[in-house]
Amino acid sequence: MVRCGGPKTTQGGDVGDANANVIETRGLTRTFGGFVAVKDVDFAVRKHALHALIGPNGAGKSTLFNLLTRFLPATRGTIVYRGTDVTRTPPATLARRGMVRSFQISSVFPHLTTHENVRIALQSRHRETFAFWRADRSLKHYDEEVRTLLADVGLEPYAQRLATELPYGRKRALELATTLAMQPDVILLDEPMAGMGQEDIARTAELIRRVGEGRTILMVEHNLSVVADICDRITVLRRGEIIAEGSYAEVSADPEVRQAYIGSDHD
Ligand SMILES: Nc1ncnc2c1ncn2[C@@H]1O[C@H](COP(=O)(O)OP(=O)(O)OP(=O)(O)O)[C@@H](O)[C@H]1O
Repeated sequence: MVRCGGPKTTQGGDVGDANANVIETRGLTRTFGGFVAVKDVDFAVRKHALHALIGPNGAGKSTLFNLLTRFLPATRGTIVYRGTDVTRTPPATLARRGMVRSFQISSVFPHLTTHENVRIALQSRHRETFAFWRADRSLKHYDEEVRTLLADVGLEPYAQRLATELPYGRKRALELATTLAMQPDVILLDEPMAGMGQEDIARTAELIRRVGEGRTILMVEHNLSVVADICDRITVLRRGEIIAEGSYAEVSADPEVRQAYIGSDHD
């Protein structure tokens, strides 16, 4: 296995350090019955990285992602976020601490406008109840922040459109806006390019690159040309284990990685 320029261990380290690891795992393992989907993974995501998790089908990417976002309990091992053990912390608590999982389109309210969806995300951050019936004027103080967030993701022209009417790529931009409303330091993206055509892919890749400035992003992504374009660190999984880490150039030159992809349906 190659590990190129790997992040230094900073368990408990301070994220003020540019090289600090925001997320670290130790011996992270998940079994399903007798099957080991993620096996003894020691993994780190460096502050302000745009980090991709790749690997052939069935490598364990989604399982590792679900463990990190606490959607799935670990069988063994630990997950540390900003120096604190979060192995058993609920996803909502993690989100309030700045680690937010995005691109769950189901979390968008389809029959509300783009603007209303972002406003509700802001209300949620402020722990207000979703008072749809509240007088318009009491919700107006969110307007400026909503407009800023919509501008950040290029959705200003769609502000008054119902979410359900948005083209697919724009729905994902809306999801990203509702994520940004949580003021995340770390954004976790599950296959952000899935189901998109070329034009949406190019725009979404640029959007992710832009929102990643000053933030940390970890994404599972099948589209290797997007990964090559925007990610500065790549971890390759195979059969639940890390087989390589480094820049795209480094991991794509690794014989074990090339071997892992042979016979898979990836390009
Ligand atoms: N809930 C489950 N029950 C049983 N086996 C599971 C479960 N979830 C995942 N697995 C198995 O764990 C292995 C890893 O699956 P996972 O979905 O994490 O891989 P992946 O790398 O995300 O694959 P893909 O790229 O195809 O989405 C696979 O063999 C899968 O069949």
